Amino acid sequence: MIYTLTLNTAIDMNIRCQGLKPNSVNRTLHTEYSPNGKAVNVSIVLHKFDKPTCALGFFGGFSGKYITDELTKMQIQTIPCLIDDITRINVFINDEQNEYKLVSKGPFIPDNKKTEMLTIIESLSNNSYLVISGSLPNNIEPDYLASILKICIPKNIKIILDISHTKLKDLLSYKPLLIKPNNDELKDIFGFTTDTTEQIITALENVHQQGAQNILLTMGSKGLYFSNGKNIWFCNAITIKQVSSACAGDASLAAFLSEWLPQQNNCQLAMKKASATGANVAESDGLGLLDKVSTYINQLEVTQIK
Ligand SMILES: O=P(O)(O)OC[C@H]1O[C@](O)(CO)[C@@H](O)[C@@H]1O
Repeated sequence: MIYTLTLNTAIDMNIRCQGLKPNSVNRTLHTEYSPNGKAVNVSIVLHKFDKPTCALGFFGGFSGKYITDELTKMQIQTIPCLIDDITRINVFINDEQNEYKLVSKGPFIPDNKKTEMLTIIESLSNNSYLVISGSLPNNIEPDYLASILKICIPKNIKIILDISHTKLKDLLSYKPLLIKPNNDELKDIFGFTTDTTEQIITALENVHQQGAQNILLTMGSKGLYFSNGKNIWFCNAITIKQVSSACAGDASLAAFLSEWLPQQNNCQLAMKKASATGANVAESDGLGLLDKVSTYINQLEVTQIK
């Protein structure tokens, strides 16, 4: 079972309009709502690829209910921790030239609910996987992530991390099975630039030394890298007309896990599926239909660079 944990769930509201002018009424062309939050997306995509998954998270108010209702409609198992404050709504505006991403801080999580979530994590099956993705909502301090990992280690729940908080660096001492930074996070959190292959190899080797067992480095239209601590592979990207980059990284991670787990082999197919899925998601609002993944997989190439 692959559990996913979204501490800061969200509804995504994707708006398309023709130009966005200040101080005037901008009539929109198209609006789409989707149940969201980074690890919620991972569960949705895992489910689309027929992998057993269960979504954990804090959910509150009408927006939290919308997300749990939508997950139930998709027949995705959820373990919600219900809060009083309202789950955030993030707004993504495409004005046909640029994409504007308005991402909110998130609701207040009271202390008793933080404890309730830790109890939920204690109840998860041993020898499973937990994907933790996304930002921290109001009143959740970065050390909370370490409390979660401390519960998982004795239960042999293997951890996959996709977080952009600088705390990621400290969490590497818990030896997560996989981390999925993008090139910006590699720079902001670890201080590495990724302009050349040599720089990328150096960065990945260093992050392994700090404790990450495996690294999936996503670089959007520049492709992605996977490193298992011994070898490094590169997979190119499909050229697409981008509508929204939101959710592409989450979907890539889920696609990768759907092939790579549980044996942790066949990383080349997993990388192609990750790259194909990310591209297909980026050419639609939200996650889209994922209907071009197989076609794209056949157009991609993986090369070993170390
Ligand atoms: O948890 P974060 O980092 O605030 O990001 C949340 C946002 O990330 C996305 O899942 C895209 O990865 C959005 O669709 C979502 O609203």
